[in-house]
Amino acid sequence: LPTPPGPQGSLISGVKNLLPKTLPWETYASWAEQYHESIISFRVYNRRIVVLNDITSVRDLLEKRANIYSDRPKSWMYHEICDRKKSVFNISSTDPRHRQYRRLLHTGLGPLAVRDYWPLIQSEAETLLEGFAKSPEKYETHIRRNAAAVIMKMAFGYTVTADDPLIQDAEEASKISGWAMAPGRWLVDYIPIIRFIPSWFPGAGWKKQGEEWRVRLDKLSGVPHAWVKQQMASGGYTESFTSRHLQYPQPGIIDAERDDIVKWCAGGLYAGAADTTVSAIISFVLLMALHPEVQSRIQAELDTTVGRDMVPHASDLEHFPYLTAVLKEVLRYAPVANLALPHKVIEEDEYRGYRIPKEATIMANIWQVMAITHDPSVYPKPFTFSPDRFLSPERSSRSTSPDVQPDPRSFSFGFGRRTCPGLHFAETSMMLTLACILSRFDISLPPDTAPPSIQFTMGITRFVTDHTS
Ligand code: HEM
Repeated sequence: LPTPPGPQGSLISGVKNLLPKTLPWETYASWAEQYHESIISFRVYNRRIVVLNDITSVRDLLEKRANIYSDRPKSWMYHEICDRKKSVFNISSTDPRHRQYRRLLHTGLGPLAVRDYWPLIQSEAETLLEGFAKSPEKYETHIRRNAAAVIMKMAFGYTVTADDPLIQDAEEASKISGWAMAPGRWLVDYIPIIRFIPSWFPGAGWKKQGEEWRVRLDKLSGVPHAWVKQQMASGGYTESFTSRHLQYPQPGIIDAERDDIVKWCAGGLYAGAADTTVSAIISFVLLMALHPEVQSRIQAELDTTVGRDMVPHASDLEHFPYLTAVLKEVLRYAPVANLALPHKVIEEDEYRGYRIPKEATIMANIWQVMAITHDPSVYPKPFTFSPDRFLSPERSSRSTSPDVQPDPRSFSFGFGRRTCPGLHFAETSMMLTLACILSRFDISLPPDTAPPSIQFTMGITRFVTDHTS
């Protein structure tokens, strides 16, 4: 069987030189249009990459055949030379640790466990409101601080300060990881045999760089874990994901394997949570400035349910159907991760008459017009921001959409055995934060400002930007 259609490129490097540096999802969607097929594929050196541009193929492969489609593509530079193959994001689905990580993350971040974190989310939301009151123009800084504070408290019981050293470490680690995983940057990712070249060999500067990054990343990821253990040993510590799981099965006894598993899982939380929730909350703030009518409806819902001048509580969240619809629409309209994260298939497979080769990288194009969240056949008027599309007619007499449209949370958070384990935590913390913000503030454009046009930044996590600022 043929592989799915797509550009051929050159004999050796395939389409490497055709790969866009910006907006790759747009290029993938335009290739889908050009080849009249929503599943396309191309080659970069020896790697086959398959892009799924429609919701059915994403569900059929990444969800229904998750047993073979949940691995991660290998980055030799990052996984081997920097030694990050055990991180939650990178661990192979065939490694027994993957299951152990998922189980631990599910226990520690599932709907029941999230209730334990309500007070900390609540108290950080109130700190955010104080920040907004003092310096509303720095709203973005306050939102970033809030996300970092919530996750560091949740993962490690650690309270962040201004210019916090642990946050600086985490940011440095995420920058290094971005460089080391940059697609197409390292030849070793395509010709893995060169990984055996010694770092002193002329021209092997990349290897020396990778080895330096390995030492640095190892140090950076060990700091918060060591801090929790030190606090636990001293007796005065704040309960956290790490402390809870280190106590299992018996307080005080920490077996080395368990210790390592907890370290990697907690280490993944900052990476998973910090930028993603910030992206969604910033999108929300800008969209509220552009849609005052939506904002007033949320405030009316808060007033009716919680009462005027009262700060909402996590237990109120289930009574906010309109705010829930708004959050769904924010995730659809401004998806946090346009291409989610790449998966890898571990066996050769066949789909719609095509051969999907073993080890192919599989990407879900979550965003583009041809694709999921902006597909007009799935979401009528996809470029209109309209939370009503998620309200059933009986819930809202003002609903204009004939049917409730698919919940974007089913693809915003990824797929199969790699689905975001932080989904429940993210939802609770975002909902509560948004409710608290609108219970105290009106969001508007500065007076006499023309509405900005909406643009998005690049990268794995996207941010909506107001480019007039
Ligand atoms: C708006 C908020 C968030 C969004 C949109 C989001 C989205 C995603 C996506 C798309 C993936 C990749 C899934 C895949 O490969 O199929 C992912 C993975 C992950 N997320 Fe989230 N996430 C969010 C918040 C969080 C939070 C709050 C946490 C932690 C508390 C978290 C922890 C993780 C982890 C650990 C993974 C790696 C899972 C794995 O590779 O097995 N995320 N997330």
